[in-house]
Amino acid sequence: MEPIVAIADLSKAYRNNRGVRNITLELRRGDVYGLLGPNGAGKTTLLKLMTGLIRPDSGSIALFGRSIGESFESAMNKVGCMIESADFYEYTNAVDYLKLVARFYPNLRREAIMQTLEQVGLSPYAHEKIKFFSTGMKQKLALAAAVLPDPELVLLDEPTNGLDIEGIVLFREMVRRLSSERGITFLISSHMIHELEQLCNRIGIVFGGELVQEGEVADLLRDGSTLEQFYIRQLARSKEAISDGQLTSGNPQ
Ligand SMILES: Nc1ncnc2c1ncn2[C@@H]1O[C@H](COP(=O)(O)OP(=O)(O)OP(=O)(O)O)[C@@H](O)[C@H]1O
Repeated sequence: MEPIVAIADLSKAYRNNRGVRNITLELRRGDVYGLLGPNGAGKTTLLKLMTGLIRPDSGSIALFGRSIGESFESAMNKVGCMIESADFYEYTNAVDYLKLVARFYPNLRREAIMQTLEQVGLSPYAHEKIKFFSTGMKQKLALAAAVLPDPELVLLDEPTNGLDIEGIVLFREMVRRLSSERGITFLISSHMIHELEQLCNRIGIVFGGELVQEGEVADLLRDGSTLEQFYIRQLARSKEAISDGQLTSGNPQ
């Protein structure tokens, strides 16, 4: 089966020489893939590259078999994303904001907006101006916008940042439901390691701009470690590899 995401040898260096290097990664349909890594490791950069927000120096990215360099629109057609904090038209309300998003998707069902607001726990505030939303409420709205168009692939950067406990539980339930009922593929970058352990079937660890470890969670944790223990061990190994000169960290960690 053709991978939903196929990234090959992807590199991007910012002017300060940080970024990502030689990333090769495939996601299969139905994967819930967790991207872990310390601050500044390169996770957001990878997601920005995948959505065409920045261009790679080298390497390739194909979504649904379409190169985002060559056929951007058809590659992005079935993708929902939430990358860094969303900018809203603060004077609109939540429903009107989602209506704006919906204009790009002519086939969207009319009920989808209220249903999605319900799913993220925002329906009581549907007609309230975004200007008066808290950080977590804005995060929920950004999440609603990402899943509204019924995408087949959803890319989420720190989706639970600023969410309250109920919001985190709703988020987890939403990902599980969309994944099991509709087979939606997720790539989720997060520092919430316990969340990722519960949600993901596969994880990748980015360190110093490189994907230093990745695989099925069940295989990686076969020795009974928690994902947190595994992650901390892997970071220590990567740091050692840098001091031994086996790994050259592009990004300071
Ligand atoms: N526009 C930019 N110009 C220069 N350097 C940048 C730029 N954006 C990111 N970087 C650098 O690239 C590296 C990777 O940043 P990135 O935002 O991808 O990390 P991250 O893994 O998402 O971090 P965090 O967990 O803190 O969100 C960092 O060292 C960062 O300082």
